[in-house]
Amino acid sequence: MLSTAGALGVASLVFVLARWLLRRERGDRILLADAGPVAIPLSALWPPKGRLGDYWSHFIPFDRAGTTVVPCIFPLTAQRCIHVADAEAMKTILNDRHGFVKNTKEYELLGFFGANILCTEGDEWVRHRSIARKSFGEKNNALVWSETVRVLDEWFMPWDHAGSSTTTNITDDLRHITLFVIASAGFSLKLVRSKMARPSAGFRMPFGEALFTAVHTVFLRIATPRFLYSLPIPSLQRCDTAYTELERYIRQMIVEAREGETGVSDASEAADLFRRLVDANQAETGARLSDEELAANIYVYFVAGHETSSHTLTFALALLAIHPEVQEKLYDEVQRVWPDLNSEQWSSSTLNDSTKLEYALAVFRETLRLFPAAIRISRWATGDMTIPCQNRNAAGCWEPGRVAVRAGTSCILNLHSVHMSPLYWGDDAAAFRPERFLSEWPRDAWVPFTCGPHVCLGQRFATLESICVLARIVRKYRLAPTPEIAVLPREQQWARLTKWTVGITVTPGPVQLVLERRYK
Ligand code: HEM
Repeated sequence: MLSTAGALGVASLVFVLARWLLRRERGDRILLADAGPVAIPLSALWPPKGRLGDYWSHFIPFDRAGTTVVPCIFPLTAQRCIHVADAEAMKTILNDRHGFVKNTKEYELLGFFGANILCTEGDEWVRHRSIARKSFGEKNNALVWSETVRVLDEWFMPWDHAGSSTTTNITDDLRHITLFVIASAGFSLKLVRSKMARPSAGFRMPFGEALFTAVHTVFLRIATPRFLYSLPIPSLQRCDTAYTELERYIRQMIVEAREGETGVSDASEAADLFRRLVDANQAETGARLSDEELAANIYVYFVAGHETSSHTLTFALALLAIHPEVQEKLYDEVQRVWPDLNSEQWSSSTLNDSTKLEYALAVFRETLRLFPAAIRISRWATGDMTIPCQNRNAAGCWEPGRVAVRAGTSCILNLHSVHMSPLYWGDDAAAFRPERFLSEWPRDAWVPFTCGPHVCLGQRFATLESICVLARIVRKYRLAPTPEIAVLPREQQWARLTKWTVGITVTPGPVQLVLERRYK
């Protein structure tokens, strides 16, 4: 007798086969046009060992398939899709806003507070983007730099008094540091380490705590049905309070800013993302954002702007600890920029210093190449078209081709696979070598912020914040793995310190590092 699971399995197999055959009947299949149909070995779609997700985030399946665009069918839905690990194809797709649209369903988890720039498409997205982009600009960049300097100085303080070396969980440190920076450069809110003040009058949780809890319980929030929040389960009640209070805080701030109650007391307030967003919305003559939409965008700035930077920096510091020769090179650079830690130049560093930190920028870019916050994103093809690809010919050489994409195909853009491709980055694509960014490098094959009309609005924000953090930490401390990891070969240190899982973004595990003070 067939079990229920077996019967369901057979039924879905029949369903998938039927849809597949029907599509073949209609000639509705994906062909690699110039090269003629390329026979892709089915075995290339599955990893010889290990997890399917890990396998598709590298270039290996594309190499085994002999093409940079691999057509697939999702097994359960029989949905047509293509896996893309081709820089030119990605550029084509990401630049064609009407031909390839975002699947907004994938961003629903960021839509708790309403429609926002990340979870909309079409005209609605244009409205969000045109107002949101005005909040990012040089004034805000200067604020990002000065606030990162301030937050780091406060964060270092206990370490400075803790003896010549400290062992710390940098994953956790960076979560706080980046949250404090976005709170400050985003809202002119000066959060401090020691549990950030009491709740404001009429609120049940301080703003900082509500924000921190909401950002870090986002999956719990999605996974838990609403009725469970009425049960006496402390973790759920805390998550519920955080979301409710955060929304109330943001709404109140918008109302106050609109009514001019808070006033703009200093230049930094005028430059923060929130004030610039509200002002841009007020000034807009066309369709404005509602209060709900403003609040939803603010929430996105927090989530998009906090997790991504904090995780990237954790990987960067771990990589520097594993590669002391890279760290020393970075130290040489920052020592030249800030020779004296007692000088005004160090304590009041300005955005101008960022232009002198070329190697720090290369370290940041190389980290994002190896650990992009989003390993893949997707788009839907709205019509039939062709896109570029590369295919391996009978002589084993890669040559340009084109692939036909039918309307309704889901295009999975494997950002990480492009970053790991030897076609662009050479045979040492898997190695940490920031020097590759110091001379000519394949710009189209570096897409951690994507490109085209949906390109990340916070790219400059994140870049400035990150090089400031890297440079200033390395100026003061020598980073090293903890003794039990330091004795392992480099590959094992790498495996232990850069382990990741996929959350909202690529998420590192808890990384402990030893920080040895470089100054007396
Ligand atoms: C290392 C840091 C960051 C990385 C790797 C990153 C990556 C990305 C990526 C890949 C997208 C495109 C998503 C898609 O099209 O599906 C995106 C969009 C976006 N990011 Fe970032 N991001 C970072 C930091 C930030 C920061 C600091 C902010 C704001 C303060 C921010 C705000 C946004 C916004 C508003 C969008 C939506 C753009 C649109 O759809 O028009 N990001 N980011």
